Amino acid sequence: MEKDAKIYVAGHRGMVGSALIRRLQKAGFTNFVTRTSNELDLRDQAAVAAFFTQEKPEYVVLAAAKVGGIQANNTYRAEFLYDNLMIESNVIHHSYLNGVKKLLFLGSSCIYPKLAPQPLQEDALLTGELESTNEPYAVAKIAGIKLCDAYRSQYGCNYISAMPTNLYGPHDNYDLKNSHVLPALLRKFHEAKEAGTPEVEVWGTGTPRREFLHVDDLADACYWLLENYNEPGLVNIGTGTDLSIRELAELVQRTVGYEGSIRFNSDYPDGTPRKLMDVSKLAGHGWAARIGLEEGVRAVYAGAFEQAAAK
Ligand SMILES: NC(=O)C1=CN([C@@H]2O[C@H](COP(=O)(O)OP(=O)(O)OC[C@H]3O[C@@H](n4cnc5c(N)ncnc54)[C@H](OP(=O)(O)O)[C@@H]3O)[C@@H](O)[C@H]2O)C=CC1
Ligand SMILES: C[C@H]1O[C@H](OP(=O)(O)OP(=O)(O)OC[C@H]2O[C@@H](n3cnc4c(=O)[nH]c(N)nc43)[C@H](O)[C@@H]2O)[C@@H](O)[C@@H](O)C1=O
Repeated sequence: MEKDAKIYVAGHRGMVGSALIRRLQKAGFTNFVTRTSNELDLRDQAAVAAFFTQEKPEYVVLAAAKVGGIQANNTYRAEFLYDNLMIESNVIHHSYLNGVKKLLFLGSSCIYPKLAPQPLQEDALLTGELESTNEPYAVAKIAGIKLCDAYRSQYGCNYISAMPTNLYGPHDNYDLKNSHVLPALLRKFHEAKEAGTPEVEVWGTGTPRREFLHVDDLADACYWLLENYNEPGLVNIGTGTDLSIRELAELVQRTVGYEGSIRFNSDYPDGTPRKLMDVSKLAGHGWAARIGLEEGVRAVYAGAFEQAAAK
């Protein structure tokens, strides 16, 4: 990409979009187009059409989406399907109509079947039943991948799809009901320590396994893809290692310095038993994650809670 290329980062205030902007700025890019969801609702086809005609971005990163943890996905099922289908359809179609040179679509590891062989290889897509708690979101994300591939094969558009594993980092969502597990646990353990509460409730059985990637590593991989990767289909982005939710809770407990106990509440769903990414495709190109989980969680905790408390 030319250093003065006009790049539209959809979702620039989110955890992923903001990390992408930081990474692109570090590489010397300056010409960004951004809109908040209040300024441009990407579900609105007429508004998206007007925006693309006016701004004519050369590159598009689609990091705007309705996003949330297991409970949000399971509760707001219609919104996760409708919003994401509309956002993807509008942004991808109007990128095509306006001659965007390259588009990067962000999916998620939840597109793979619930019981797919581990680690999850890219060709496991559409080989089995999805996990029910996030089926609407997964169906929308699969549609996004297929849109990119269909616009490539019919119109020759260079649209690529990246599938990140579970992410964490600056600008994460800390809402206790709607967030993902890692920010939720950081907040729960932090508040329990501050209040002297004797135990912290962790959802589910603690046995599901998850892989966590720092969003700065994700942004680095996305930048590499934008510069170097022009293939149909999908590319996994992860660390290639996972841990159980129990082990994650213990890691957060240590990081926060909480001395009470952990209680698992199996009234909450576990979701997918395991979703470890096979990262050999990107590794084959020499890309690997750099930020270890302990180190990443320590940095995020310091940024989100300790510094906030010191203010
Ligand atoms: N977080 C994770 O663990 C993972 C995320 N991903 C993917 O990465 C991408 C980004 O996720 P993440 O950064 O975590 O999510 P965030 O919730 O942090 O950010 C999402 C962004 O999308 C924008 N947005 C949502 N709805 C609309 C809309 N109707 N119109 C315009 N903009 C909208 C929001 O804009 P505004 O702030 O202006 O309201 C927000 O900035 C998503 O595609 C997600 O599926 C994939 C795997 C894991
Ligand atoms: C990124 C990915 O994120 C979602 O999938 P998920 O990985 O299941 O999401 P999660 O982070 O919310 O939970 C991971 C595990 O952790 C357990 N868990 C314990 N205690 C808390 C807790 O306090 N909050 C949450 N949210 N989970 C908890 C929880 O029960 C589950 O077993 C998809 O819907 C989809 O959106 C997607 O793509």
